[in-house]
Amino acid sequence: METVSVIGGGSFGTVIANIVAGNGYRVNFWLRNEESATEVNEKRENSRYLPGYQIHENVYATTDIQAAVESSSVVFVAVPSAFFRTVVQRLAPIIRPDALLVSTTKGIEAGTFLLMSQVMQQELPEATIGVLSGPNLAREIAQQSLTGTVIASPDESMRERVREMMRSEYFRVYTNNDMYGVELGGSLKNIYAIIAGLASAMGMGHNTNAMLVTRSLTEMARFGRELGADPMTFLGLSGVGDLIVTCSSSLSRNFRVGLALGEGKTLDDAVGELGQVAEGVNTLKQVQQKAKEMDVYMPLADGLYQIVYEGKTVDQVLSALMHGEGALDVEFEAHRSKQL
Ligand SMILES: NC(=O)C1=CN([C@@H]2O[C@H](COP(=O)(O)OP(=O)(O)OC[C@H]3O[C@@H](n4cnc5c(N)ncnc54)[C@H](O)[C@@H]3O)[C@@H](O)[C@H]2O)C=CC1
Ligand SMILES: O=C(CO)COP(=O)(O)O
Repeated sequence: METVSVIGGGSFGTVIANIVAGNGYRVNFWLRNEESATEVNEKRENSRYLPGYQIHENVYATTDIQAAVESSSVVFVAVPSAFFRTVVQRLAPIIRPDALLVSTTKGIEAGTFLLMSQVMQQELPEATIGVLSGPNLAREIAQQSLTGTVIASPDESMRERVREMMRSEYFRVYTNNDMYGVELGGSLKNIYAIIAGLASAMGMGHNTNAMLVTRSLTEMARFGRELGADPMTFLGLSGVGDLIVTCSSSLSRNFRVGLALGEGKTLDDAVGELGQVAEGVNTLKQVQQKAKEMDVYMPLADGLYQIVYEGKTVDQVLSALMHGEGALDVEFEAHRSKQL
C-alpha cells in the first residue's frame, strides 16, 4: 500500500487523511498531541476538532514526525500559516527527495508576504509543490456533502496524482496550473468572510451579502492581478467558490470572528473564543500593508482594517464605503474595454 502523510491534526488535516485513506492509501497522520494520537488510533476519532467523525482504519496517527514522513510519497501540510515555515523546516531533512508536497493552508506569512507554496519553495527548492484550495468547510466534508476542490501546481503529473488519490463519490477534484492565483484566492477570501460575518451580526440582508461577495471578488482579482496572478483564476472554485461559502456559513471560523465583532466583542475575545485558527485576522494585516505599498484600491479590506485596528466605528466605515468614488461594475479586462 502506498504511504502518504498528513501533517497537522486540526479539522482539515483530519478530513484530508480520511479522504486519502478511503481511496486505499496508508495515511500517516502527524499530530503534536499524544492523547489525540492515541484517540485516533484506538477510538478512530479526533474529538477535539471533529467529534463523532469516524476515522478510517488506514489512518495511523503519530507524534513522531520522522516516522510519519520518511516513507511517504506525498506529504499534505495542514498547519496554520503562523507555524508553517517551522514545520516545513522540520520536514526538509527527513522527507523522501522525490516526495510531492501539498499545502492546504490558506494564509500569508507575516513580514515576507509569502504564500505557503513559496515558503515551501524556499525551504525545499528541489521539491515538487502544489496547493489544495476551494470551498471546503471541513465539517461539511466530514458529512460527505458533495464538495469540489482544486489542486493547483505547475507540475501536471502532480496535479493528476493528487486528483487520483483524492477523488471520490462526494469529493470532486479540479485542476489548475495557476498555483499562485489559486492560493491567493484561498487566503484573501478570509478577510471578506470576516466582513460578511460582521454584516450578518448587524442584521444586513441578502442584498448586502450579494453586493459584498461580488465587490470582494472584484477587489481580490484587482489585487491578484497587481501581484501577477491570472485574474480569471478568481472566477474558479478557489476564488468565487470559496468566497461564497465562507461569506455565507457560520461554520467558517473567519465568518464567526466577524459575527463576534458585530456583536461588539473585541478582536482578542473573538479569536480567543474560537480556539481554532482564523487566518483572515493575520491576512488582513498583511494585505492592508501590501495594498498600501503597491497603491491598490481595496476599500473593503481597508474598511475592516480601520474598524479592527484603528478604532473607527462600523457606521463611519459604512458611510465612507457607500459614498465611495465611482467604480465600474465589472473590471475583468474583456468586459472593461466594452464598458469604457
Ligand atoms: N477547517 C477547514 O474547514 C479548512 C481549513 N483550511 C486551512 O487549513 C489550515 C489548517 O486549518 P485547520 O485544520 O482548520 O486548523 P485548526 O485550527 O483546526 O488546527 C490546526 C492544527 O495545527 C496544529 N498546530 C498548531 N500549531 C502548531 C505548531 N506550532 N506546529 C504544528 N502543528 C500545530 C493544531 O494543533 C491543530 O492540530 C488553515 O490554514 C486553514 O485555513 C482549508 C480548508 C478548510
Ligand atoms: O477555508 C475554509 C473553507 O473553504 C474554511 O474557512 P474558515 O477557515 O473560515 O473556517
